[in-house]
Amino acid sequence: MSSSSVAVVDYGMGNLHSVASALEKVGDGVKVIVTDCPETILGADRVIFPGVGAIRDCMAELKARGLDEVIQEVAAQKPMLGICLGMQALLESSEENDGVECLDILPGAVKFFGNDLHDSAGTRLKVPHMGWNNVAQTIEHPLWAGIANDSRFYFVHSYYVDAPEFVAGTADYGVQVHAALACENVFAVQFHPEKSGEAGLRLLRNFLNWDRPVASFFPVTG
Ligand SMILES: NC(=O)CC[C@H](N)C(=O)O
Repeated sequence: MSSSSVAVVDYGMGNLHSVASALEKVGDGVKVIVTDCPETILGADRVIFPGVGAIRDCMAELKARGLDEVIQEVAAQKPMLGICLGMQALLESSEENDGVECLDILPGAVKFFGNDLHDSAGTRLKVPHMGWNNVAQTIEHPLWAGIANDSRFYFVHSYYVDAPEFVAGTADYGVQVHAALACENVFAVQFHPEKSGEAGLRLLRNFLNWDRPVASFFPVTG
């Protein structure tokens, strides 16, 4: 692993420093490159697609840099981890900013929690969903290795992923949040592994150790 590289996609949408320093902490010699250069991203062994902010800005910044197509290519070629807004951008569309078309790499939509959210006991829940929440692992996956089921991860979001398939983890927050998705080379998480203590660092380490999966490892539906 020592000679491998990971590109952290820099498109002007935040939280790159904390992601990069967490990767350096667990990476054991992995070269961490924060970049917006398409050739560098396409040349890296694996790619992290992070993001904080609003989806309309996110899509505009990606397109302005030609990175929308780069992310599509990466998704087809090598291990990629989407984080928070980066995860949301992989879906078909988001309700944020009056509706935005996203990259359509994974099936599903990003929906608003709403202004009248309650847990099963009727207690009102604040939006954004901000803080620690348990994530139930719904499939076995190399990125969950060594992480106990129902471990807590740190979330900050007002919109949540609702996907028809490829769900790898769920969290409850008034609705069922699809907190992790997995499809072939792509793994995506709504929470912030770089802010989620040991479990989050373990997920990042697992990502850096994750070999390209064989195509048949996960079901691909047409
Ligand atoms: N923390 C964030 O950047 C949140 C991303 C997205 N705007 C949401 O609210 O779900």
